[in-house]
Amino acid sequence: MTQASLIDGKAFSADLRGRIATHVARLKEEHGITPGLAVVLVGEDPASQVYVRSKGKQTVEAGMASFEHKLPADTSEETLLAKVRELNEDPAVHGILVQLPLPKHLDSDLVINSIDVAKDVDGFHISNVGLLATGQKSLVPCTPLGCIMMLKAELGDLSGKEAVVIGRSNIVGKPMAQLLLAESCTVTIAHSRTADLAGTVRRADIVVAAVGRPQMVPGEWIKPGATVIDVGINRVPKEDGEGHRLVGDVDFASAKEVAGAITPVPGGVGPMTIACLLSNTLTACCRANGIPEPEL
Ligand SMILES: Nc1nc(=O)c2c([nH]1)NC[C@@H]1CN(c3ccc(C(=O)N[C@@H](CCC(=O)O)C(=O)O)cc3)C=[N+]21
Repeated sequence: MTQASLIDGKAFSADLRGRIATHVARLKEEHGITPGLAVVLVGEDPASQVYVRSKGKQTVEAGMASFEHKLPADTSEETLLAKVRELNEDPAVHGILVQLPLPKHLDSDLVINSIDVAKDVDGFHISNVGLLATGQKSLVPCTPLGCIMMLKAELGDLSGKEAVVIGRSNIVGKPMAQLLLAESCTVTIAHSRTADLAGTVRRADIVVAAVGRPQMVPGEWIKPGATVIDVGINRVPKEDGEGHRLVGDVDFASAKEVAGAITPVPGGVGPMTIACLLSNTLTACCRANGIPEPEL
């Protein structure tokens, strides 16, 4: 049997970051403006720290300004809201990201909704969610945006395709479904209570797996030739007991025997998420300054 082609998110994102860097350089030259991204991290989750560091590095590599704000795990809601307010008012900051999940004593909805809508580069603010759902200009969540870019590069026109999104989170599943719908796919959102998950996934021309359960989608659920986007990034112990490795929500080994194309983990959706964060920051900066936004 022929093997699925690999959708190389690492190469795709490097390319996108290159185009972003070109536009950032032009913004500086022609307008004297440097796009700025502020990341707020509360607490010391090691995985979050790694991720925030790589975001900061890639932000600087694209020619943008990176502002990192690390607050202790016991930060009060009042202090965090004051920090967001300060960033909302800072003209050097065009994008604000508050790393999730927040410690349990903080109301993440309240915090996210206190971010200036125009600086909400995660696209999680209720106003951006509503704008996306009604087809108006918004800032689109980075992970779903990256998935759509890869799908369009792989398949071209998506209209009329059967798309199944597994997972109904606010950060991936729901916005992913909105974007697929906007591309005129027939969209199903499946989740833990879906009666016949295997049968539902088997109908799909496009499968987006975003549940956070290691290798839960086996190849036998995949329709031959389907395009599989694996959003999961799960750390599992290595077979030999030494350290850990990253696996997706899809069982890659069996799925690649059936799918037409598939994203790997790592090197698939993850790098695209960060590139889209930079893209959203550039977009927010252009909008804030009345400069036409680049087609990326
Ligand atoms: N407000 C907010 N916005 C986010 O976008 C957000 C967040 N909070 N909280 C945490 C999650 C996680 N996330 C990742 C993005 C890229 C990789 C990534 O690039 N992963 C590499 C592997 C990295 C490794 O080796 O650990 C890959 O898939 O190839 C991972 C994880 C964004 N998140």
